Amino acid sequence: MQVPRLLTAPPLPVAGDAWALFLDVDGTLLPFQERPEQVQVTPALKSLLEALYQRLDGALALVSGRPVEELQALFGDPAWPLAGLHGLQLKLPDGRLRQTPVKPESIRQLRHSARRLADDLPGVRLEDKEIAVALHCRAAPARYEALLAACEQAVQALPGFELQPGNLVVEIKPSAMKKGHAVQSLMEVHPFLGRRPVYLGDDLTDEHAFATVNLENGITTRVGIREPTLAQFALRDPVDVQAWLNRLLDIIVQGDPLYARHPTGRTH
Ligand SMILES: O=P(O)(O)OC[C@H]1O[C@H](O[C@H]2O[C@H](CO)[C@@H](O)[C@H](O)[C@H]2O)[C@H](O)[C@@H](O)[C@@H]1O
Repeated sequence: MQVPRLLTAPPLPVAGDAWALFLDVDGTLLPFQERPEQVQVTPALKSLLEALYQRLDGALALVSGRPVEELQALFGDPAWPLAGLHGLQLKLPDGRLRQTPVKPESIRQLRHSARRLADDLPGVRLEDKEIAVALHCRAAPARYEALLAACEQAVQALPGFELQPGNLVVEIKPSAMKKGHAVQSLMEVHPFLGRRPVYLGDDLTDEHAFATVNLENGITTRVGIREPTLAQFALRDPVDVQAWLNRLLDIIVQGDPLYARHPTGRTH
């Protein structure tokens, strides 16, 4: 049995630090809900992220398994860069959208295969994400092992695709991109370039980003208790994440008297 390591909360920046913040969405910023469409972004979270985005000079990005379009709808069409579908889609700081191309025939095969998997396993729900699929079993958690085995079998007949297991979900996605690649791409451009990457995430898909960020002398934080992990620090849940982000904002603001004039109206 894996013995959980005692990881402490991530540090906060000190004077002179220039951070770039990368945030996973489900399980990190937002608590899990029974169904993907039930999650909500509170006005407090939205304005906290907006204030951090401003104070970090734009070096804040969401890195999610959800499609970019869905992230835009959830967070109210933010200006922040967004990595969707585990990095297969990337909305860059200048607003351009980069998407990994997938042949229509491959997508047709993927959908056909995923539909059959969902039909064969009662309690499993299919989420169609156009070039990737997620097979959810939150309503029937006991089905997880059977679902994983069936997906492992199915993906063998889907060249160019790979499995991405997650929290009561198994996804099948083009193997071309992972979250760490998206982080790397953003770190190469302004305003991320030259900053220290700081990444918060909860799931297996975030481990790839943890590896990338660790190599860049960054700070990695696992949300929850999943083990093993490459993360250096931990926070308990999205409530703790939001509290930590608020402290981070306070620290950044205290070092910058101009913040008193910031449109969010907060004064420090
Ligand atoms: O990378 P993330 O932002 O963490 O996205 C991962 C997947 O999150 C969503 O599924 C998860 O959250 C749902 C809502 O709480 C929950 O019902 C489901 O059981 C979780 O697996 C989303 O639906 C997927 O498309 C994302 O890939």
